[in-house]
Amino acid sequence: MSLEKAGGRFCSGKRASLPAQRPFPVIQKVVASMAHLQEEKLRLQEEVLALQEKLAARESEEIAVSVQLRGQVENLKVNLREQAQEIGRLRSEMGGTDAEKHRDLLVAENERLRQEMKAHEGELRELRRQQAACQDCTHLQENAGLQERLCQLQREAEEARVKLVELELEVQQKTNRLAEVELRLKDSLAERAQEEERLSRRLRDSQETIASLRAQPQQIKYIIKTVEVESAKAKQALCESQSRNQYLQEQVGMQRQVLKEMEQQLQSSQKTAAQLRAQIAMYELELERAHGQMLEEMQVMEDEKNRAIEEAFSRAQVEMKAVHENLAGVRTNLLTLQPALRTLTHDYNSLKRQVRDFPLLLQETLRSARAEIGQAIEEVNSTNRELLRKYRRELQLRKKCHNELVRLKGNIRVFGRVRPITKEDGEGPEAVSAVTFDADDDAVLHLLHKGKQVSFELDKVFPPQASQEEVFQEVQALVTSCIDGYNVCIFAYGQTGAGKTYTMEGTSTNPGINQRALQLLFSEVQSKAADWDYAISVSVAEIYNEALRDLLGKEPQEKLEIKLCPDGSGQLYVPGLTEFSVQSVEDINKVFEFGHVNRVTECTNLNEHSSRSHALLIVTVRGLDRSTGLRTTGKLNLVDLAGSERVGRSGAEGSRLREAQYINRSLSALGDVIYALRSRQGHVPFRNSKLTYLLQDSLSGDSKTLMMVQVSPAEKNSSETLCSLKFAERVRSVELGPVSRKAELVSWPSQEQLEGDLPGSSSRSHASSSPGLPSSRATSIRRKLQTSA
Ligand SMILES: Nc1ncnc2c1ncn2[C@@H]1O[C@H](COP(=O)(O)OP(=O)(O)OP(=O)(O)O)[C@@H](O)[C@H]1O
Repeated sequence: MSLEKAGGRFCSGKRASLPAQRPFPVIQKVVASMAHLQEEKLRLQEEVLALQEKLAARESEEIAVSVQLRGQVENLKVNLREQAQEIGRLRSEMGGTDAEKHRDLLVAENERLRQEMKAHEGELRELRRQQAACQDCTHLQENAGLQERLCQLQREAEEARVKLVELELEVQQKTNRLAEVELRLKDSLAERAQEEERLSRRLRDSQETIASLRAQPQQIKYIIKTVEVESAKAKQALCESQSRNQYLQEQVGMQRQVLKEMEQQLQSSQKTAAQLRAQIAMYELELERAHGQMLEEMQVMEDEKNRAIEEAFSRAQVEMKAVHENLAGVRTNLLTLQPALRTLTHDYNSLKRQVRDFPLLLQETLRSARAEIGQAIEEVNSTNRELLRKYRRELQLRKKCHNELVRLKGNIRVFGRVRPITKEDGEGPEAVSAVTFDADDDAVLHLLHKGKQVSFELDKVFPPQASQEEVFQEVQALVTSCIDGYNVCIFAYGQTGAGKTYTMEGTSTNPGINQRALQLLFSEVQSKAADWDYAISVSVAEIYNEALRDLLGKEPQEKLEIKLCPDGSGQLYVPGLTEFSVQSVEDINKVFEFGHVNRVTECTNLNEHSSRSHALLIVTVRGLDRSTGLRTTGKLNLVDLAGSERVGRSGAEGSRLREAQYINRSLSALGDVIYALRSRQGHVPFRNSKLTYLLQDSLSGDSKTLMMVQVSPAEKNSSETLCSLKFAERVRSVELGPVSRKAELVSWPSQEQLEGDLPGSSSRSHASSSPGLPSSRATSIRRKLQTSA
């Protein structure tokens, strides 16, 4: 570091004063680093040597020890042999027990020596082991490290040496050039000195000539004076003298000129010489200064070198000391590590054992955790089940309360039924279901209409998978109340093709509410047969194009009128409406078949068998309690309304269009009635249509009424579904007030009276009074019915 600094300083000094000698500081630096590297290398070599020596010394020491030990062993062997000989000798000399004692002693001595020998051999082994162990010791590693470093340093030194040679070559070239320049300078100096010498000589000559010439003119003048007085000869001489004088004067002038020039030359030469002298002096001074500086730097470098050597030496000593200390530390560490190693081994073994046992433990823990989780899940499940049970019970209770409330308020109950997607709905996105249900509440239904979900709450919602049986279970209580003398009305409402006929009539294999209601009534009547006498009669009518027609009558095309009962009860009745008394399921089937033949259905774009009329099945249950004489009359109106349809969509034309218009008009009249009832208006426009007029009893508080709103789930029908559901919600909010039971106590009747009063034989029964049917098939059915009645 200090060397570099010194070099730097030296370099900058040179730059200022001696531009021609610029490479010197670099060389100095390289030389210095080379020297430093050499020193380092030497130091390392010395260290390696010292270590090798140490190792050799140790080896020789060990060899010496082993030799010594071997010598000792040899000595002991010799001793042993001597002892054995001594024993032999003593044996031969003494004999007897003493000899034996001595022999024992010698044997013991022998044994001791043998043990000693063993101990020495053990020591020898230990030393050898240590020696072998030392092969891995830090010294050797250090030695290898140092060797490596030495190689690296040697490589670096080699590179530096090559660089130095190149630099020396360069220096040599530059020195040669300098020497040449100096030589040339010396030559030019010598030339100048000679020139100077020559010029000064000439000057001197010229001065002398001038002096001699100066001395001459007086003599010439004198000669002129003398010639004036002489003759022509003299005159010629004079002329000659004068021309000579002239010549001499010219010569003098020339000489003077030359002299002047020479004086000038001399002056300039003197000046140049002075300059050169000054320059030489300056160069000498510079050289001297550089020499001095060089000497100083050399001195500094010498000092640096010495200091570096000292430092390296002390460092090596310190390092050596540290190495020794490290060695000692390692030894002590080794000693202290042994117990730690033992405990570590112990720990490792125990850990190994634990690891070996871990999978078993884990499996065990997992098993127990799984069992615990299972138990917890079971507990949660049972709690959930319990909660669900409670929730359902609460729901039932709520429903019961609600039903009771509805009953008390006389609300129209509204059930919703969603039919499944059928092939008429088509395929693709249009046939996607737009209706979803609430898993926890069977009274809620969601409709996706134009991307928005609209929710509706009804009294009960049947999903597409609900069977006819399930639907009927929900309405059967209402049906049986008819036996107790209540008027009941169940009507199916909804868009065309939404499943109204399916719900009300069903199919032959899967009958709907109509047939199931009659079956139930029969079984109920039979179960009460011990105390009650019942008579069940049915009428089937339809409202087609605003005309009421008797589907069981002999003239089904005949228009019937709805009239007020002349008894002043305010009840409505249809004069001339055929009423068949039925006593078995077969009778019902016949009645339905007969009614079906006369019903108007058509094929529309929306439904293959669309009902073009509102169909009514009127079941009247008359009962007589034989013990009390209580007479009850219950009427069950089962109405399958014609489907509302958009004329444009159904593709109706001509008579179909007229039908559709009538249907829509009567349905809108139903809407008006519902609106008036809801808003408790004084006047309810029942008479605006045949349908509302016929349903007046059922919609004006004297009946338990249930509306089954039928819903098509197809997305393309969502607008109609929305309208139907909105209408259903409005209907649901209509309160008709509590329903009264149609029961009256009559005087104790005789058996004949009873039989005569029973509906089957009543005069109201039109079956026997209806001769003739429009078609031959109808006639045969009618005949069968009359026979059974
Ligand atoms: N719950 C259901 N399960 C199976 N099929 C059904 C269901 N509801 C309706 N359908 C079927 O849908 C089709 C249309 O039903 P349905 O004739 O009862 O409709 P609608 O409302 O009476 O029509 P319209 O008013 O035009 O008479 C029929 O083929 C019927 O079998």
